[in-house]
Amino acid sequence: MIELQGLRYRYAQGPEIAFPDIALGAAPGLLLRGASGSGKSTLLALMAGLLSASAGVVRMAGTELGALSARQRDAWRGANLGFVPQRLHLSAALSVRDNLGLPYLAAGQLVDAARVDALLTSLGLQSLAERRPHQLSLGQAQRVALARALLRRPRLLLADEPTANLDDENAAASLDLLQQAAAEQGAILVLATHDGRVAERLGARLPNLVLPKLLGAQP
Ligand SMILES: Nc1ncnc2c1ncn2[C@@H]1O[C@H](COP(=O)(O)OP(=O)(O)OP(=O)(O)O)[C@@H](O)[C@H]1O
Repeated sequence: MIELQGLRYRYAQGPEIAFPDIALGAAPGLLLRGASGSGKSTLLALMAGLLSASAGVVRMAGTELGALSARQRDAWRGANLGFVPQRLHLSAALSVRDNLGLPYLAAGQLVDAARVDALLTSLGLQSLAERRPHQLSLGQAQRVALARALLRRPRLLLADEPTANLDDENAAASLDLLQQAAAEQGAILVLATHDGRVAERLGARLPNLVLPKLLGAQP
């Protein structure tokens, strides 16, 4: 389902990062670990087809991303990927409900109001639907970002540091929710983190890929 082979990425004004090879078959997902600056966000962006590798292969759910044109990669992403970014990027001017309508509008589709409502309910957000993002706690805002990622029933759910800035209780709830949502939707979960609490909670349930420290990188 997820395969990395000889994968490298070079930043124009930065380091070249070489990633370990992996080949995961039917695993429910992957826990991507490593120190700050080791390349976790870069690897997530490569797995999402947001960056192009300088060498090697990324194969996600059967598709080799390097073989796709930029336009095909955009289409692949829209059809297969849900992304919960480190910075949530909710629109401050819109209610929670309207934020969840945006991905449909961006794709030139009618908003699937029933799907939006179902996700609001399953993530415990129904009573917050008319609020604006600044009226939410961080944990609630993360749930909105998770709902947005799940809207189009992705086969792959990628999350970047989903427990950053959350206290222990909210971090545990957020991880359980991600795992449960991925399982319910039949999505592969890839979670990048340097938070020891995540390794403690999910380390035994998902295969771990630990990225080595970059040679020459500043601590
Ligand atoms: N746009 C960029 N230009 C140059 N170098 C970059 C750029 N983005 C990241 N880097 C460098 O690439 C390396 C990997 O960064 P990345 O953000 O992938 O690490 P990370 O493991 O996700 O870190 P963190 O846990 O702190 O988010 C770091 O050394 C970083 O300084």
